[in-house]
Amino acid sequence: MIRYKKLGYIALNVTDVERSAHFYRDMVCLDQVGEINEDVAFLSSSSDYHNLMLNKSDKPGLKRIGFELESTKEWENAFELLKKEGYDPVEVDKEERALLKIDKAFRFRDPNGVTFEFYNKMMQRAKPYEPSPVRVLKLDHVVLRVPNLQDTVRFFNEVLNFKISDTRHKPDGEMYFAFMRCFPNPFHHSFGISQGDDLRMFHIAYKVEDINDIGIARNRLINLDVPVIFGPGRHLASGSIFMYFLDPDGLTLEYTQDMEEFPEENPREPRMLDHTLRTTDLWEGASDPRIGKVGHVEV
Ligand SMILES: CC(C)c1ccc(C(=O)O)c(O)c1O
Ligand SMILES: [Fe+2]
Repeated sequence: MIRYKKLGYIALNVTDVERSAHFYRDMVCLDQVGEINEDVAFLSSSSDYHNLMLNKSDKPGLKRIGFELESTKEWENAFELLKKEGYDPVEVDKEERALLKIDKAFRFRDPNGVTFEFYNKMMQRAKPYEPSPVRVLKLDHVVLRVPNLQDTVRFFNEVLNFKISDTRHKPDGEMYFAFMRCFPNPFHHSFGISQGDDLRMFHIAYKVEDINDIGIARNRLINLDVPVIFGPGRHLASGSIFMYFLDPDGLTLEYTQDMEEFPEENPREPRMLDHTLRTTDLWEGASDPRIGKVGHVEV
C-alpha cells in the first residue's frame, strides 16, 4: 500500500499572479522563492523549494495537488499500482520537473477529474523559513467539494491508502464529509472531501505555531482590509483552532493549529460526527456565506 510523507504543494490558478504572490508573501507570510512574473510564482512554507505554485488563469481555483511520497521506492510502487488500477499515471517531463525542482513525479486524475501529482523529493532551500509576524509551520490541508462523495472516499481509501479519521453525517445518516490522512502522516486530515453539487476547491489551510498567531493574524488581516470570514473558533473533528479568510480572488484560506495526530499503529476509530454548528465550531461562531464560494477546479 502507498505510504506518504506529506501534502507537499498546491498549484493554484489565480487571475493576477503578481497580486496574489504579494498577498501570499506579505499577508499569509509565506516565503517568495525566485522571481515573480505575470504567469507563475512560487512560494514556500518550509525548507521545500515551494509549497505553493501560482499560475495565471481567468478561473481562480485549483490546478493540482502534490503529495510527497515516503521514498523513491514508494513512488515507484505507487506508479505501478495506479497503472494496474487503470488510472493512467503519466510521468512529468524533465523540463517541468526542473521548473518544479522535483526529482521524480507522475500525475493522474481522481474519479472527479482532479489532477494529483505524486513525487519522491523536492529541492531543499538553504535559507531557513522564519515567517513573521504569523508563524506559519506548514501547508496543512486541502478540502474539495465533489459531486460523488462515496466513490471519491472509496478511491482515496481503498486505492490510495488514505485513512479516514472522522466523517460527518446528515440527520438521515448520509455521509457528507470525510477527513482523511495521507498514511502514515499522523495529522487528522491533509485532505478533506465534502459532498457538493459541483466540483470545487473549498479551501487550503496553513498550520500556525499557536493561538497567538491566530490572534495576531486576525487583527492584522482586518486592519489590512482582508476579509476574515469565519472564526477564530474550534473545530470538534480535529480539535483545531481555526480562522478562515479570503485571498484576492476570493479563494478561501484557513489558519489552523493544534490538530489531532494519529499513531501509525492502533489509531482510534473514526467517529460519525453530526452536521450541527457545534461540530463545525464548538464556539458556535457564524460563518460568512463567501466561504468556499470561489474555487474552480481545472480538469
Ligand atoms: C468547516 C470545514 C469543512 C472544516 C470542518 C472541520 C475542520 C477540522 O476539524 O479541522 C476543518 O479543518 C474544516 O475546514
Ligand atoms: Fe479546514
